[in-house]
Amino acid sequence: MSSPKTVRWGILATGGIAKTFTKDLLVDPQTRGVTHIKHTVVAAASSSSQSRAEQFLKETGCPASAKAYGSYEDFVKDPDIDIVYIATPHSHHYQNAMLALEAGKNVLCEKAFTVNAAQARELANKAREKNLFLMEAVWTRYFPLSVYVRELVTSGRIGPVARVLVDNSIASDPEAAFSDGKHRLVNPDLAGGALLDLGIYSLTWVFQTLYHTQDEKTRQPPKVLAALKHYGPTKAADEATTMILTFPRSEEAGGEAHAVATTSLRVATMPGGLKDVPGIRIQGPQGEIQVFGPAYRPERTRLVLKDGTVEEKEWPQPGPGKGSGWYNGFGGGKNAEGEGHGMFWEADEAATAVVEGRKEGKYEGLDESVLIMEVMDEVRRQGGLRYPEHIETTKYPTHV
Ligand SMILES: NC(=O)C1=CN([C@@H]2O[C@H](COP(=O)(O)OP(=O)(O)OC[C@H]3O[C@@H](n4cnc5c(N)ncnc54)[C@H](OP(=O)(O)O)[C@@H]3O)[C@@H](O)[C@H]2O)C=CC1
Ligand SMILES: O=C1OC[C@@H](O)[C@H](O)[C@H]1O
Repeated sequence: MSSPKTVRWGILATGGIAKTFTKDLLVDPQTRGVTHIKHTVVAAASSSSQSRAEQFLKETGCPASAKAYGSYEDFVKDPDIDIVYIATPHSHHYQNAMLALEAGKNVLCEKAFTVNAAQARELANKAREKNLFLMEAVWTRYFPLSVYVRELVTSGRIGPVARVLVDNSIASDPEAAFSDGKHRLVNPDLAGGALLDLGIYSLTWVFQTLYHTQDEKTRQPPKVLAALKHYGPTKAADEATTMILTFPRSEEAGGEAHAVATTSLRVATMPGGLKDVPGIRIQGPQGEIQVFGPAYRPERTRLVLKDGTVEEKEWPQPGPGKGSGWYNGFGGGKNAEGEGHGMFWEADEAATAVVEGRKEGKYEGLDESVLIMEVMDEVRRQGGLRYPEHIETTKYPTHV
């Protein structure tokens, strides 16, 4: 057996998810049975100060040799970085990812990939032109639970998927939690709102069961009908969005399929933290797959078949032990004793691709990321939600 290849990461931004991701990245991959790669962090950058980057490296337990930068521009020039992880707000992904790609770096960029499809297309073109790896960091797609669900779908056990119902909603008491309107979840200057932050996961489940699993040559984009409620205090961000998607499919493949994808900052998928609510239901003529837990980090599945079969599975995240702290955009919590957060799966995929010379993620390629951005563009068009021009633009560089 050959020794594992070490992939050298640079972390761009030092906020909440950058910390969680970096801690997961530094968990020994062997704790999840991964032996062909290792991860290390060689640099981190903060747009506010070098000392903030230093603090970040210390807090997350990065090697003492990792370099701290007080500017993204200087950071992307670091020759020791193999791949950059971008963890800024949505509004900044386009500018930051373009900066890294222009500097010749491979990129893993947080969700939502960009503000709109035009920006996503430009990034995909740039990565292809420069022969670099680029992937949207939709971590959920890389969970073993998601792999299992997609395999169940393609196995045909529930028959051709006829309908998917997904909710990803967090009752966050928005006026209390984000009263000054500056938080990235409600701030239009940061492309805030439920759709781009949480609705992307509802769409992820719809796409990974009704689109990704279909024949690449014949699958077609869905038609979309949307209702979008603006968040009162800032007006220019959505508080709740509901989408009906119609996927055209040949009669042989099961005929037209429907999906309802919902998201809200005000009501909850799991009220009071109640765990026995399947926020995700994938339905076919022979039965359905139910998925429990938040749509972004589900923990349990149930397969229910027409013949009475019921198969339940738990999907705890492996390593690193001691209930490591995690963060979810609203504050955070603790993983169960012995669990990691689960962001290492997407990191493993990105690192593996870099080592193998692949340029896209295997469970969501760039065309699919662009298509999902197109769906969100259409939802925002129907709902009358447009962000400020300086963050919708494809002009690069632009000050954000
Ligand atoms: N996969 C997941 O589970 C999660 C993903 N996310 C995604 O990660 C991204 C970041 O979210 P999160 O970590 O919660 O955000 P935070 O606000 O906690 O952090 C964002 C960081 O971006 C940098 N930044 C650069 N410019 C700005 C700016 N103008 N305003 C604010 N921050 C700026 C800052 O770091 P610095 O000053 O050091 O450069 C800041 O700390 C979003 O795209 C979000 O959707 C968020 C939560 C969970
Ligand atoms: O990606 C995310 O997943 C967890 C949510 O709580 C967070 O707001 C979002 O950005």
